[in-house]
Amino acid sequence: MAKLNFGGVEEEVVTREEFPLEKAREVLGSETIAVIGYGVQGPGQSLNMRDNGFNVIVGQRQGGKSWDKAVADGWVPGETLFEIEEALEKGTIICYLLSDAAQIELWPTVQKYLTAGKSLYFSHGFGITYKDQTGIVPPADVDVFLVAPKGSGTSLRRLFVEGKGLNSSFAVFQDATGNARTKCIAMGIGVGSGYLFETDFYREVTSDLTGERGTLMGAIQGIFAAQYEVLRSNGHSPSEAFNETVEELTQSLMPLVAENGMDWMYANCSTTAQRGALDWWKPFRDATKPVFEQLYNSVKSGEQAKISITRNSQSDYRVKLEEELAELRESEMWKAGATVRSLRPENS
Ligand SMILES: NC(=O)c1ccc[n+]([C@@H]2O[C@H](COP(=O)([O-])OP(=O)(O)OC[C@H]3O[C@@H](n4cnc5c(N)ncnc54)[C@H](O)[C@@H]3O)[C@@H](O)[C@H]2O)c1
Ligand SMILES: CC(C)(O)[C@@H](O)C(=O)O
Ligand SMILES: [Mg+2]
Ligand SMILES: [Mg+2]
Repeated sequence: MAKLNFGGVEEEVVTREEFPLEKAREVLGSETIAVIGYGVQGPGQSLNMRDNGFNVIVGQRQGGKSWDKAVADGWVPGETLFEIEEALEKGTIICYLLSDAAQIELWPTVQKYLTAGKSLYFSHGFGITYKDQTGIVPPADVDVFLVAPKGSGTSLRRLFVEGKGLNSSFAVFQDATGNARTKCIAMGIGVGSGYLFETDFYREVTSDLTGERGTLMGAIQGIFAAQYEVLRSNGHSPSEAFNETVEELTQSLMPLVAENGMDWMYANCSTTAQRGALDWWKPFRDATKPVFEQLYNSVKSGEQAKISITRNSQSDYRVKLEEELAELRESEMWKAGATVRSLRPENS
């Protein structure tokens, strides 16, 4: 572990320099890594591990879109692509990458194949933390750990192909073999992480559910919608409102934040903009902080898990989600966005 200073707080983290890919290959050399589920994380993690030289197979229900995608990605039926039960039987590290709701349904099947000495791998602390709601309680003689990439599986793959990496958290829930931690870190390196920071299953799930409902996905759409609506109701055109709310942020300013931090982005804007932003960020923080507190409490109490399980276990959950996504897509703001994207020089 490398000890680094994060804003005045010392943290021990794992870097790719101290735990190189060769070491990860050594640690996992005799393992058969079975990636169960080929949705979003499944493809990213399995392809990265395959390209990194690990022995990987995929388990997926035959006949659907995910199976066809796996075949298109080069997984070979009967050789590296199997029905879920066959992959569970062959795998020594079971990567449980079904949706969190589907993990509940398949758990009785997975359990049958978790023989002594195998490893159970997650990318979320959900199933284990909310065991009262999920029923996921692994047998005592298997290693249980997680690596949670901090981003979409789509980005995990894209960044890997570009020679970059997404940071991930890692956590060991159960160490039956005495080797769980090393295997966990090796998996983190294998899936293409940038650096790895340690957590536990509870903190992983509470931070992750907060982040995606908050600034990463929920809050950002909320704040976009609020500003767009105010601009439109004051007579600004869709072009003006969308560019001033979204396009400038994603195309110009966020890349600057990503590169060198918020103050540097500010410093690359006018002094007029800096004055205003420095005056207004605190009122925005103060206005939204109670909502973030409410959100965190709802996560902590298990309420958010309950909603997610109940809603995503319904037989028509995909149709319902798609209807709500369509509502976003069909809103004036995002329809305006589609036109704006089509006008980017690289798209015309
Ligand atoms: N989506 C992400 O980028 C992301 C990022 C970090 C962590 N995670 C975590 O990784 C795990 C996998 O998430 P995901 O978003 O890749 O999952 P997903 O929703 O894309 O689903 C994965 C697979 O589950 C299969 N599936 C769904 N219901 C099933 C059932 N009843 N029986 C068998 N198979 C079924 C689907 O065919 C699909 O291939 C979750 O724990 C999630 O929280 C996801
Ligand atoms: C990609 C996210 C939002 O970070 C992940 O947590 C998820 O659930 O998909
Ligand atoms: Mg999540
Ligand atoms: Mg996340």
